[in-house]
Amino acid sequence: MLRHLCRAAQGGRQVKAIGPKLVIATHNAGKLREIRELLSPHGIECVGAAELDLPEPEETGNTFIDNAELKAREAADLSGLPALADDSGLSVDALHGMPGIFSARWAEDADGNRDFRRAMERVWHEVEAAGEEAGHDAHFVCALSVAWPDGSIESFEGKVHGTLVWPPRGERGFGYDPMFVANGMDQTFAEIDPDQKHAISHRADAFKKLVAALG
Ligand SMILES: O=P(O)(O)OP(=O)(O)OP(=O)(O)OC[C@H]1O[C@@H](n2cnc3c(O)ncnc32)[C@H](O)[C@@H]1O
Ligand SMILES: [Mg+2]
Repeated sequence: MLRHLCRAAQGGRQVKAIGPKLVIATHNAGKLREIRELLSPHGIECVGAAELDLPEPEETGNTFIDNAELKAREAADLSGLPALADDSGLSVDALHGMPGIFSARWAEDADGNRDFRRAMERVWHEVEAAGEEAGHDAHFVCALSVAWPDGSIESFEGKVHGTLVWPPRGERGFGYDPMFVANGMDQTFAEIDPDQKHAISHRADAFKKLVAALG
């Protein structure tokens, strides 16, 4: 049970509980919903960054883990509570891993408003421009970081591989879900039941590693 989750007491390291209250350091409602669903079997009280009026830090890192750590660190420092952050994105083989850590930024206009239909059109347009031989393979990546107020931090990364499809299909999920079909499935992440996404997603994969290490 994550409620009693303790960091491994190795070599005299202090044993530290994650709960009972955990700040979810995201301003993305879709992510927050998925993280709550993934944590619900563990009986942790989750409080969203927006509920605490925490600011959205600038994502200056060069990797998913760098950005997850800076978001978790800032939320733990400001709230005085353990904080979990998620940095994630879509990595497209034909685009040499882009949009990657820029997945949210590809959806933003000059005023910072997000439009994922436009971002998906850009991805598909660039995939087509890369030529048929470049293929349509892609994967989602999710880095999860838990930061404690005393300065310690743990990070985990998960992935799910699949194929991009066009046109986008489905109303569920968020972000790039309508154009992503996981390997072994026929429907996009926006068409399948949320429980099916939670069984195989990059976020679920990262959570499995987090629970294995800390649970
Ligand atoms: O930084 P926070 O506040 O957590 O929220 P964000 O939306 O800005 O999140 P990121 O910086 O991690 O950007 C990742 C983007 O990648 C996309 N993404 C991540 N996970 C996804 C998923 O499960 N399905 C579809 N798109 C996803 C989605 O569009 C996100 O906005
Ligand atoms: Mg972000």
